[in-house]
Amino acid sequence: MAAGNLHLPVVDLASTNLRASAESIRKACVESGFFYVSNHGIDDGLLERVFAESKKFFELPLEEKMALQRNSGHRGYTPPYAEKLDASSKFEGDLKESFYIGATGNGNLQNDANQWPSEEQFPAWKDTMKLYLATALVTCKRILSLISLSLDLDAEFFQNIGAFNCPSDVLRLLHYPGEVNECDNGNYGASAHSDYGMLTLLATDGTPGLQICREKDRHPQLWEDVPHIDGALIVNIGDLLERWTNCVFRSTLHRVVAVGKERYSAAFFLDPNPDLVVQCLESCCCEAYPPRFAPIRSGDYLKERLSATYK
Ligand SMILES: O=C(O)CCC(=O)C(=O)O
Ligand SMILES: [Fe+2]
Repeated sequence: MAAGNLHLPVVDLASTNLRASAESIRKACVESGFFYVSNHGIDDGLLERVFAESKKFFELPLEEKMALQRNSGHRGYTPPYAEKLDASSKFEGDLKESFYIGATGNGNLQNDANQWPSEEQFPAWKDTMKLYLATALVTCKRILSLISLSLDLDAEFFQNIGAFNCPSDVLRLLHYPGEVNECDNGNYGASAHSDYGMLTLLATDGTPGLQICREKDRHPQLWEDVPHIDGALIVNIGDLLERWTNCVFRSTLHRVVAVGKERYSAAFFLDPNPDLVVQCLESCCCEAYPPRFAPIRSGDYLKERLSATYK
């Protein structure tokens, strides 16, 4: 069960006091790797349309959804049990079903793998998802410039090193079932994991279920609820940013528990250009605290993590 007393800050992205926002983000990233953003620039209407399209798709019969099953480029539909975010889980797989969409801007060839539901049945799907991807990218870039400031770097640091030059941004639409079979007692909507990349921007339909564990090596583990806040989105740091910051910023274990109620969410993952080498930032190491990780090409790291999820 969840306990604890989590106080995650809500960072107002419209605030002109960038220093205060950066300080608040730094504290959150050091303590938990999670925070909220308000005035994030994604309007309610667009979020509502994303959730409406998502719901309409997940309501299709399984055979129709399976026609768009996830391909080798990691785009498309994954049914319940297809993914196990916690490799040590004793269950066959997580309860959720998902749909992956990659950004298609800038002639980004790697995203040619996208699969789209039929335009006849889903006339608004493609435009809605593409607009959401583009808008979420803008929001994430704003957050990353505050993160750069919070690390005593130039606000344009990630832009300048080429992280946003054909970034690998992906939207994962998620649907968690309301009722679960008895054999799934104890199974999770999404089992415990940390996100692999740089930054995640998460929108939920308001249904609870998301929990974080700030000390993964502590026994017993303490899981704390991350409640929905109207008008705010959830942000969390991924493993690549943890590597970049030499674990000064935390990529925290999280999961989604079954709450007996259907749940929808949309997770936007921003990962850097696959050729970018992620290596410890100078401001995050010193003689007494040397780099913990070897430099790694972002694309290689993400490929390895993805393949472990689908073993
Ligand atoms: O649905 C959620 O609240 C969390 C989803 C998540 O952690 C993920 O997709 O990586
Ligand atoms: Fe996650």
